[in-house]
Amino acid sequence: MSSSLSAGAQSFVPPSQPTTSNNQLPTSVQLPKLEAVEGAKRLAAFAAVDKHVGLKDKIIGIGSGSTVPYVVDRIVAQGKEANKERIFLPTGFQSKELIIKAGLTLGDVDQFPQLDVTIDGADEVDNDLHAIKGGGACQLREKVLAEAATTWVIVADYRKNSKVLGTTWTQGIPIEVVPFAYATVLSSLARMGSLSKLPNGKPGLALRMGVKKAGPVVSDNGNFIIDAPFGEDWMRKPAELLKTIKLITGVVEVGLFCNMARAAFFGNEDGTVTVRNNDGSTESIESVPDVPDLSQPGPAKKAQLEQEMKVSGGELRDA
Ligand SMILES: O=C(CO)[C@H](O)[C@H](O)COP(=O)(O)O
Repeated sequence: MSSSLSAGAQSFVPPSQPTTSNNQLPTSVQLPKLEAVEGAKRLAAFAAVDKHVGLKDKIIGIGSGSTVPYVVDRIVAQGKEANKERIFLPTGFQSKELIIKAGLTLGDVDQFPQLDVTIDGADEVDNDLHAIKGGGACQLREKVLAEAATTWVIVADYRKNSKVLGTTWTQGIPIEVVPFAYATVLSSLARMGSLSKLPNGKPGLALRMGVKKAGPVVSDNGNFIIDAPFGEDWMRKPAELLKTIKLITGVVEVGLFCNMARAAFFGNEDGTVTVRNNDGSTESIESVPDVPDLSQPGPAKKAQLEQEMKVSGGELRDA
């Protein structure tokens, strides 16, 4: 879920950043100016890597979304020596590309079922570090790599920092389902009380449809995605909601990540980072060191922006 970056396009000349043999940067390209929300994502990602990706961490999970390219950029900035013996596991097609283009070593969870740390984005995080994920339809692999990691860390911008889930992410809980069973799962979710209409009048419970593709979104695992909004009574007990949905036959995975995060890092508009830990403590990082000018995305983020612009013909997808 990236923010709209279509405004403020400017000529961008890459700084003297390291490139890899398979990530050649052109000398000058048109890229949009990074907005405040992008700056916040980057601060969260950088601070999380600084704190949770140490030299001893060798098997590292890379999540999905528009925040994780900044994670990859910060990891690459740790240097060739730090990354020499590391293996990086992706949560989907997008992060696989990120890893390869950054010149990092790609592995998969069947070879490395125990990870040291996984860093991933989120659509919303509540007071107890329960999260909604799956805005990019990657929640199955994301949960496997979260569960298999000694440490799972969330990186997000300030908009995702909520008291109760469903406050800002109103479109519903992303649920991956076997295609054959989508209609029966929809019926079961409706019986559970999933809202057919959102409070703002927009459609609620629905099969997620493709954009520039006729028919439903198909996940990296060949499954469909249902978005199921629930009222506050359910959203205040996400662990119970997760268990109840997971028991519906045909459901593969639910985009509710409960009691999994070690910490969540939220970048703020004022340049600080709020860290919420699973022991209930909160920290504020006033200034993240070595952050280049906002108009200078690192190689991984830049590659993703270029890819998105190519796909959308210049308009980046909205959050
Ligand atoms: O769960 C996800 C994809 O399935 C993403 O991590 C989530 O949508 C957050 O993405 P972004 O960093 O673009 O806001």
